[in-house]
Amino acid sequence: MDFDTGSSDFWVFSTLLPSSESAGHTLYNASASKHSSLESGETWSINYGDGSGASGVIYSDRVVLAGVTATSQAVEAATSVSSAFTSDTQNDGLVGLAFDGLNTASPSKVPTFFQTVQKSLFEPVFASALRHNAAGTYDFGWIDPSKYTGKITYTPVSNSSGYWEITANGYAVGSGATVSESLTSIVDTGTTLIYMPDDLLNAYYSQVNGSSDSSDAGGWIFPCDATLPDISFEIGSKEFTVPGSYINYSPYTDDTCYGGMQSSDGFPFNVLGDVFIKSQYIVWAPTVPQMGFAAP
Ligand SMILES: O=C(Cc1ccccc1)Nn1cnc2ccccc21
Repeated sequence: MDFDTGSSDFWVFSTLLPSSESAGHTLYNASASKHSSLESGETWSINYGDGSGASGVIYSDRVVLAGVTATSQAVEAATSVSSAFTSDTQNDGLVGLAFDGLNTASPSKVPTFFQTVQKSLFEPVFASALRHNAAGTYDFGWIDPSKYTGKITYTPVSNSSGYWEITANGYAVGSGATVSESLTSIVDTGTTLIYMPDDLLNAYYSQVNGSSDSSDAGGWIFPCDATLPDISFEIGSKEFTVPGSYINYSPYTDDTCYGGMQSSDGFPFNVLGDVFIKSQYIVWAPTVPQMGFAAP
């Protein structure tokens, strides 16, 4: 399952899909499930920022995730998924971890998995410890002191959009001075890269010899052996740093690589995606709402 702080639908690949869309996936079969019952009349349909999407019907069923049991969870069973999901055989569904506002169930919204289980947790929080080029973990209901160093810095969250939205006060490229700029950003595990305004990107990639904003590549590329500066974001009164190596996202041609930080131009907000999230231990506290950041 793809744990996704950028959406609020808990949905799964199901036996209701045509085999052309479900090939290679493990399927939820409600009719074979002991505790399932159809939520008659309820449907869902979601579109994500990259144009992918899915839709279907809704059952309630007993769900166990990470050892946490939801005795009656709204399970959104897909009857249709876009090709991006079909080809992503690493995932058989999404666990939406954002706020109510983004849930697409109709005519009545349904709770996310976390909303269903949060009252049963020791603390109403979850935490992400994702890692660069290594398996990561999520903690539900507690904060694991073995996963971070120093103090956790908390910052307020605006959840009116349904996203985990924070405002960074500025940024610094490498060891350079902090540039004050209000960066309204969603913190989104469902988005792979960091998306920031063009002025920040120009300040960053101007420090990378041979970099260019390529229309062919659809963004900033650079020689794969380039030295990439760190990028720090000022959240609250502290700097949170993404190591430069994380910005070397993927090969584009034999010797050029595609940047892990690209333009948010045209987006409704900036996005601190997985490239950022992997550099921190993050506590997600929806009842406040606030988020906490600490170095891993
Ligand atoms: O859709 C978004 C956020 C977004 C990014 C850019 C513009 C508007 C909105 N993230 N996301 C959350 N879950 C996802 C699943 C697939 C793709 C993107 C996903």
